[in-house]
Formats: sequence, C-alpha cells, structure tokens
Amino acid sequence: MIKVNLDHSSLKTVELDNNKVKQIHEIIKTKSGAGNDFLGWIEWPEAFNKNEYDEMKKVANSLRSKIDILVTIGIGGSYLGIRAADEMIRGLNHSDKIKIIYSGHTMSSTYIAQLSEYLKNKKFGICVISKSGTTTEPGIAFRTLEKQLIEQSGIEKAKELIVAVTDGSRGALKTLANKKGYLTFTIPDDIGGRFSVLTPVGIFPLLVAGINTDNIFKGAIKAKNNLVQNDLTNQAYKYAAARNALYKQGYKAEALVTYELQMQYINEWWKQLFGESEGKEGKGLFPTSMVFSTDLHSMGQWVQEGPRKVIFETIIKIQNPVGNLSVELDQDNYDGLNFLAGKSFHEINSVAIEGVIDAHVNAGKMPNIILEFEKMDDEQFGYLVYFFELAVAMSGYMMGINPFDQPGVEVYKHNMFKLLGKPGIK
Ligand SMILES: O=P(O)(O)OC[C@H]1O[C@H](O)[C@H](O)[C@@H](O)[C@@H]1O
Repeated sequence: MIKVNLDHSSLKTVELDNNKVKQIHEIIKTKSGAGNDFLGWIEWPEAFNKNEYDEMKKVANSLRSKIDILVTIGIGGSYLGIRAADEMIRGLNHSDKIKIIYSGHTMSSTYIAQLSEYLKNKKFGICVISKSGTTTEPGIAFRTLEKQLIEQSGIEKAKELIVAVTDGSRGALKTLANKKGYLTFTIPDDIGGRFSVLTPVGIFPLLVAGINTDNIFKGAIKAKNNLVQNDLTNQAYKYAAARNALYKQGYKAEALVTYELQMQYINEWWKQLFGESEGKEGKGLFPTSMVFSTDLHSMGQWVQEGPRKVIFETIIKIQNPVGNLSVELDQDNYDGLNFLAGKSFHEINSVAIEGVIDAHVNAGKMPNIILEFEKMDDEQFGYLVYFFELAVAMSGYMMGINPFDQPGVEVYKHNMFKLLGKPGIK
C-alpha cells in the first residue's frame, strides 16, 4: 500500500546501505537498541487491549448522541495524529454531525478566548489528552473549557461529557480525572507520544468522529505483515536508507510534499515524528513540508532555483482519489480552458505531479523520493502510520541516535517554568 520509487532520487542502489539495514533490523527485532523500552508500537496493531477498545466504542457512541462538537485538548503527539487522521479520512468539508475542534496546542489568548466564545450555548464534549499528564498548554486550556462546560451543562452532566486519555497510573491528569469522576483511557508506558496515534490518543476521538477505526487497525496490521523483510525490499527501510544516503551527501532538509490539501496534517504529524526522533547530537535532517500545487505558487521559485544540496523532496502520490470530478465544457470558453474539458481533476493533478517532478529533478537538480500511496482512506491511514514509525526507527538508528527520546524539548519548558515561578524550579 506504499511503494518507494527512487527513480528520480539521483541515488544509485550501491549508495543505500543494505548491510546496515540488516544489522539494524536485528536490533529493532530483538529490541536491543537505545530507547528499547519505547517499542510498544511495533506489536500494538494486534496487541492492543480489546476490552478497552470495546469500552471506547460504547462511550464514543453515547457521546455522539449527546454532543455536536468534540473539543480535543492536547499538543504534539496528543494532537497532530488525530487531526491528520480526521482531515485525511473525513476530509475538510465532511457532513458527519460531529465536528472536532482542537485546543491545548497553543497558549494564544486570542485563540482560547474566541474558541470559548464560539462554544457558548453549543453542545460540546471534551477529550483531554496528555501522556505525561503535566503539560502546561493542554492543562490551562482544560481548566478554562472544563469550567465553561460545567457552567453550561451542570456538574453531573459534564461528567458524562469529559473523557481523559493519559497514563494508566501517573500524572496530574490521571489524579484529577479520578478525583472528579471523569472516565479515563490509557496510553501505554512503552509507546511515546509521537508514536501514539493508534492508542486511545487517536482512536477515542476518531470513534467519536464516526470514523471506522477497525479499518485503521486493519491497515496498520497490513503494514506490520508487509514490512517484515530485513533488507531494502522492505519499503519502510528503503525510504529510511534513501533519506540517510542523501543526508550523507550533505542534504540538510527533507520536504514532505503532498498534492492533497486534506493531507496537510499528515505533513505536520510526520514533522514531529521525524524532527523529535532524529534532531539530536547535532544530527538530523530538518523535516519541513509543502502542499502542492498550492505552495508552488509561493515556494515554487525557491524550490526551482534557490540554493542546491540543501533540501530534497519526498512526494506523496495518491493512485486512487476518493471522488473524481471532470472539468466542464464551456460554450463561451472565455478563460480558454476548454482544452481541459472532459479531463478529470485527478488526471490534471497527476500530470501536474509529473511536470513538477521533471522541472524540479531535471532542471532544478533537486532529488525526489516518491512514495506511492494506493488511496486516501482509513485503512491507508493505519498503513502509513506504521510505515513511517518503522521508517523513523530504522532511520534514527542509521544516524546513530536514539530515535525514541526527546531530551531537548525539556530545555524550553524548564525556562518557561522558571520565568513563570513554578514551585521547585530554579
Ligand atoms: O502528551 P503530553 O505528555 O502532554 O506531551 C505532549 C508533547 O509534548 C512534549 O513536549 C513532547 O516533546 C512531545 O513528544 C509530546 O507529544
């Protein structure tokens, strides 16, 4: 369901380090590398707690009958994957009765004030998500919106409308939820935040959104069963080895490019996955992203003629679109576009992809890795999550770092707490 095409990458097969891939495959398989206590995502698509899943389905169904809006409150791994899945699967203008609104990923006073205003007199529920249970952004957003929900619905009703997803036993959010009588679902200890979208972090809100999460798991299991080879025939490893080979040649950044507007948050989710996993010890490709053809009209000039050997592109190409409209024939043809009449939008988008690849690779000397995706639905979402998680494990180990920690993120948090006067922080 994902094929890696290196025809336009300028890489020769010998530049991909098959031996290293084989060694690291053993390390991943035997769980003997750095950060090996965070490999729970490997078995998760089959090993997840089925009773908890059934319970989540029940709670989500009951919540669907009581609300119009689900406000999820979370940041980083407790935010991006949910939005990525929702927008990719349901689309940007869907007709499902439940709308998801995201909060807790900003401390912008304007954003929270406007959201709070918007939620006045609306039927909403809250899913507050934090693995550590101590993150400031979701913590303060929850204080505000929880209070509003209680005021709007009364304390007893609010208890039915608030669900927390957090650690099974530790953290302030777990304590708070227990004390106040809010339902909780568990993020396993051995799955880090950025690897957690297939845990209750993503699955519970997506169930509330009416998304078929069985199909998401089906896709993830398919990936788990497909991506078993210990060498470059494994497509996730091939992608990891290719980006490492370009990194070795001196490239500093990788832009993930999608031609599908509703996959913009796949890009955002991917940026956290690769950025937090690899940006360590002075190493790591800078993960950036673009949406084409939108950004060709703003970034296209830089990509075509800016400095070379800085950035390479990884293009997501969708084989089968969801809908397939065609351009209409217009009698007057004032815009001169009748030469496109009868052609489908997908055909035109696909031709654009070919044209752009040719312009960027041949004229622009910009390597392109192509990721061929079969489609853009629930099953494909599960597949791509597993694919990229396995790829980043391989890629991070190839770079010689621990892909499963994020020590650098703590530095800003410490400074912020110090400036805000948090007790016990010097
Ligand atoms: O889920 P939480 O514990 O609230 O964490 C949310 C996010 O914030 C942290 O700063 C980490 O760097 C991320 O990896 C994490 O996804």
